[in-house]
This record gives sequence, C-alpha cells and structure tokens, in this order.
Amino acid sequence: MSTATIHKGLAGVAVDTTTISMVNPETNSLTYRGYPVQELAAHCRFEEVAYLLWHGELPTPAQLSAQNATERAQRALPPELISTLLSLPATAHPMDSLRTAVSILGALDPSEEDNSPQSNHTKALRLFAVLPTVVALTQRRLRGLLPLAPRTDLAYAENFLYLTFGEIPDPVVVRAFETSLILYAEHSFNASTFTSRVVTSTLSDLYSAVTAAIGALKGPLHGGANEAVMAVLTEIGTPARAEPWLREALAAKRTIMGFGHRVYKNGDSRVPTMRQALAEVATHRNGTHLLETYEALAKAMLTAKSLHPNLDYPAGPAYHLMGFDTPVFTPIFVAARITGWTAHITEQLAANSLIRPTSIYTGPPERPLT
Ligand SMILES: CC(=O)SCCNC(=O)CCNC(=O)[C@H](O)C(C)(C)COP(=O)(O)OP(=O)(O)OC[C@H]1O[C@@H](n2cnc3c(N)ncnc32)[C@H](O)[C@@H]1OP(=O)(O)O
Ligand SMILES: O=C([O-])CC(=O)C(=O)O
Repeated sequence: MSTATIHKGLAGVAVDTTTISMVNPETNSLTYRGYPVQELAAHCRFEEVAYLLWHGELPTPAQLSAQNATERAQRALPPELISTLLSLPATAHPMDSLRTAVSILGALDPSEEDNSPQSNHTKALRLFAVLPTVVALTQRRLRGLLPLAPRTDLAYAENFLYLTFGEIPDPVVVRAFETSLILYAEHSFNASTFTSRVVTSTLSDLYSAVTAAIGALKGPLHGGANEAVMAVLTEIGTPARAEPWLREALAAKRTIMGFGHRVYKNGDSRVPTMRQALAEVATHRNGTHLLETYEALAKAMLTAKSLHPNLDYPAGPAYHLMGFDTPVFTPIFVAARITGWTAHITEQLAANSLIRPTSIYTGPPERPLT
C-alpha cells in the first residue's frame, strides 16, 4: 500500500504560481494584478479590466481605444455559427450552445493550432467580442425572438444588454451588470480555470481549453450555482418561508446553492459589492420582495450552518431582476470569465509542465485472465 497522501479535490494544494489574481481568505480580499476588485468594479469599465488581466497593467487611453476598435469590429457571428446555433433544439441549455459555439469557432479558425502569445491574444479578444452575441442569441431564442445585429457604437456592457433586450436599460442596470462582469472575470485556480490549464498543459489549442472550461463551469457546484440560486429563491417564495424552508432542506441533506466556498470560509470578498448592485437593481426594478427573501435565507443559513453566500448568490437574483431568463445566468458568467481563462492559458503556456497527478490504486490485485 502506498504511503502517498491523498488531497481529495486538491483542497489546499498549491499546484503552480500565478501573477493574475490573488484570493486571500484571511483578509477577505481579491486582487487582479494587484488591484482590489472592489476598486476596479467602482472605477473601471469591463473592457479595461479585460485589458488588465491580459496585459498585467491597465490600458492607456490609446491602448484602450485600440482594443475597443478591434473588439467592436469582431462582434458579429459567422453565418455558419448562426445556422448551427439555430439548428440546435430550442430546449438545449444555453451553456451547451455556448460550448458548441466556441468549438465551432475553433474549427473555423485557420490559426487554431498557433499557440504563440500573439495568436492566442487575438483569439481571446475575438471570443471576448463574440460571446455576448452568442449569449444574447440564446436568450432571444428562448423567447422566440430573432437575433439582433451587434452595434459598434456601444461599449461592451451596453451592446450586450442591447443585443439581449433590444434596448439599453437604465444606467443603474447597466452598472450593476458591468459590476457582475468585473467580479466574475477572474478567481485564481477555480475548477474551470484549472480545467483550462490542464487542457493547455497538453499543448492543445485555446478553443479546446475554453470549451472544456465551459463544461466545468456549467456544474452547480461551480458557476451553475447562479441558476440554481434562482430556483431556490423561487421555491421559497416569501421572506417568512426562508427559515422553515431551510430547516426542511437541511434535514433532507440538501446542498443550498449559492452558499459555501472552497477557499473563503468567512465570506466571499465579492459578495458585498454584488449585494449592493443587487439592492440597487431591486429598488429600480420593483424587486424589494426578492431582496427580502434573499436576506432572510442568508440570515437563516448563517445561523443554521455558519455558512456565508458566495458570488453566485447575489448574481442570480440580480440577473433575474435585470430581465434575463435563468438558463442564461451561467452563460453570462462565461462571457465574463473568458478574460480570466485566456489569461491563465497564456500564463500556463509561458512556463508549461504537463498536469498529470498520480492516484493510489485500490482495485483488485493483479490476476490472470485465463
Ligand atoms: C463562483 C463559484 O463557483 S462559487 C461556488 C458555487 N457553488 C455553490 O454555491 C454550491 C454550493 N456549495 C457547495 O456545494 C460547497 O460549499 C462548495 C462545493 C462550493 C465548496 O465545497 P468544499 O470546499 O468541498 O466544502 P465542504 O463540502 O467540505 O463543506 C464543509 C461542510 O459544509 C457543508 N456545506 C458546504 N456548503 C454547503 C451548502 N451550500 N449547503 C449545505 N451544506 C454545505 C458541507 O456539507 C460540509 O459539511 P460536513 O462537514 O458536515 O460534511
Ligand atoms: O474560486 C472558486 O473555487 C470558485 C469561484 O468563486 C469562482 O470561480 O469565481
């Protein structure tokens, strides 16, 4: 029997260094390239944060306008992609559509196999530009609406919302949406980012790494929780039901989506900022009742299990009040996290080592076949 120690779920195991973000559960802080995420959310546009994650520094005005021009010029989807997306069953989960879209974009890209930093940056910016168009197409399809053409005169967040709803909502909603994108952009070696690094470590291509990362993010223990939270809040219905609902759910050994975190044990650094954004949208969009149910469940969960909410908890109801259908919540997370994933893919390639852990065999001992 081996004496090797098993680290189930790789909990607490540091597998590499990174310069992209630092999650510090002791100080309850998160920095991107050294900048506190709350400050970035308060002062930056999402395009600037994307630049920061990719390049390590915030852009100068000239660098930002060059990036914006390239991004805006690439927002439209190739016709082959539109027809494939529209050929998928209308019941397909939007995460499946998104995963398929990235895979098709890889197959259509003649430079797919070029893993140079320049080529991969070009691909990252292209995915950043087109993902809102794909998400909006899937959202409109859920409502039986035709896709809209992207607008090059609008900034990233405004264009995303316009493509989805056919109009640009109030600045309160735009800002809350952009806040969520900035908070979702990057979070060190989470499961989906690690997945992208594992795929990259085999010297596979960026599209394959992102496709795999989308699959990892879809799960309800990771990004899929923002959709599951909305199901829970809908099931609870009223603030007064939160405590008895939780008692029954915990007695039935249910996992309460949107609570707990592998790294933060005393609260997710991003939640206060997103909770504030949720409160602003709730005031603006007649969502006080939902906010009260949100608060009642969070309070009951802290009392019953000493567990704090994670970012998916405020993001889910905020997206609901903004007007998105629940199956589109995790795809929005993808559109934001493409920045972090692609920064990590570049970092992995710059100092690559095949990621291949070991296991301890506990099956039958060797035995003869005949
Ligand atoms: C953006 C993101 O991806 S954030 C994460 C989003 N995911 C969710 O919200 C899903 C719900 N949460 C969970 O399932 C977990 O908290 C995870 C997967 C996020 C983290 O899990 P781990 O780090 O493995 O924590 P672990 O499972 O060891 O939890 C410790 C204890 O708290 C309990 N616990 C943790 N989270 C929850 C929860 N959401 N509901 C009920 N109990 C929970 C566990 O059952 C365990 O109890 P035990 O010691 O009696 O067995
Ligand atoms: O870090 C994690 O394990 C999950 C998470 O919060 C994220 O990816 O944003």
